[in-house]
Amino acid sequence: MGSRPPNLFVFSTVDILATNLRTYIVQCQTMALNRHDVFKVAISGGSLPKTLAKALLAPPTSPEDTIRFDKWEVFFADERAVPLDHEDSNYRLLKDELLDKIPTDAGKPTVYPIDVNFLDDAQELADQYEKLLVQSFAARDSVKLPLFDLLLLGCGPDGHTCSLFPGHPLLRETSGWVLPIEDSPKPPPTRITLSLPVVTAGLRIAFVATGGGKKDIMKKIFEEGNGLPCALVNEMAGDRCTWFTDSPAVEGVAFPRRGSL
Ligand SMILES: O=C1O[C@H](COP(=O)(O)O)[C@@H](O)[C@H](O)[C@H]1O
Repeated sequence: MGSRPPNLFVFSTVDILATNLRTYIVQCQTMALNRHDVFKVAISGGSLPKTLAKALLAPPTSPEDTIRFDKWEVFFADERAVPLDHEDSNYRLLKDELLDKIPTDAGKPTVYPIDVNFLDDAQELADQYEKLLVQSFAARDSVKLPLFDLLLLGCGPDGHTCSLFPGHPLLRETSGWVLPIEDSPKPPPTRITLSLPVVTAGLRIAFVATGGGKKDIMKKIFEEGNGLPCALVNEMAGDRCTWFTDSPAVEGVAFPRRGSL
């Protein structure tokens, strides 16, 4: 359990949110580079990559504000079992919104997509992705969980995050790092996802939730919890977890903290 509550920031516009998200990411990047000279990040799909691109593609305001893409290792917090050029692919989304737009002189991140040779077998697709994590985070036997420097997550209008859906048995999974799901309530049905223990072990976890379509679920997450996946992350990660929201997403939610980091 996190000892202190998650941070919840609300900004008046997505542009201001993006500026603050960048500041936060740079802080996480600095901590990671000081620790192990690499920045290991897991990224969700959905509406997040567009806001992330706004944050990361802006020109640096100082040398300290530089995004060291050459030091980034990018993993997918969840992925759909589709080819990498499919319109449902989270890889394709991130590529279109961000990766292809990184200026050449900014350095290229190392990106770890799913192995499309296993699209027909969700368990094997998840196992193969878990193997990638094992290789990247050292042998599985010697580490209990992969510790991402930062997870950048979205929040679905039903309170799901990654491909962890409300009430789904995957939420009770305690041993796997990467899990298959073949009955996702949101299409496409077959996906893989980081497990809740992996998500909540992250050194920093940032949620980005924008727009009025999120306000009902934000109220439920912050005022009721109710075992919603996003609320479970809040409970388990505590103040390692920070929410970046805009005003419409938290209208009517009790006690959002306004301002910058
Ligand atoms: O299906 C998914 O949805 C969530 C939330 O997406 P959003 O568009 O409501 O922000 C996303 O975080 C996840 O990666 C994706 O696979």
